[in-house]
Amino acid sequence: MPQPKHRKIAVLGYRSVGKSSLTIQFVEGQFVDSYDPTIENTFNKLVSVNGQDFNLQLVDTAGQDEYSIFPQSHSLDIHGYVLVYSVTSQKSFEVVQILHDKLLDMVGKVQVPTVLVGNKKDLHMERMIKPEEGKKLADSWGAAFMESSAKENQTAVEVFKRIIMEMEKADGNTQSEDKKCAVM
Ligand SMILES: Nc1nc2c(ncn2[C@@H]2O[C@H](COP(=O)(O)OP(=O)(O)OP(=O)(O)O)[C@@H](O)[C@H]2O)c(=O)[nH]1
Repeated sequence: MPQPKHRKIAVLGYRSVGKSSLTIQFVEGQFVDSYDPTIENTFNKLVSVNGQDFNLQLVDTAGQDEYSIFPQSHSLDIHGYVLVYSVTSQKSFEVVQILHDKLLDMVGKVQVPTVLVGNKKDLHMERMIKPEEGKKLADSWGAAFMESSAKENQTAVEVFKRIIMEMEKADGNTQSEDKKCAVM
């Protein structure tokens, strides 16, 4: 059995887009309805993907806006990024693009393992951003894209499964399409 791989993932995005809710849904399997702005929280979870164990350290960051100074700690020893906007908020979609630019500047690379997530997809009546817009943005970054709802455990799990796959890809460990990824 291979040794677990330690991977540190930062969850970034505008305020109130559901960064904590997605992280808690993944780690604890529950949806938190109340809104408690995050300063910064770290969660640990051991997951197994295709027979490889991953010791994940998830950094749930404080919501940022276009004026926030991008903390240097968000670029140090981070292996992958989950960039979250809310499909109900145009502002959060604009901010996620600014955050991505700041992130690349800070890490000094043209590409880092990233999943762009359009959260709150369950709020159909309030939707402002179409899935195609998110997909187009993620494609322009060379990142993965998906929509999620922190109310559904399955989509929260999928978010973190996708970032593991992006990190593995960056490490040269590509997965053939026919071999489906399973998170235990
Ligand atoms: N309907 C719905 N509500 C959500 C979803 N995700 C989060 N929420 C709600 O949105 C609010 C903000 O969620 P948080 O997870 O605290 O957002 P955050 O991005 O961590 O916020 P900051 O810590 O301020 O950056 C809470 O009331 C959540 O219950 C979702 O997928 N669907």
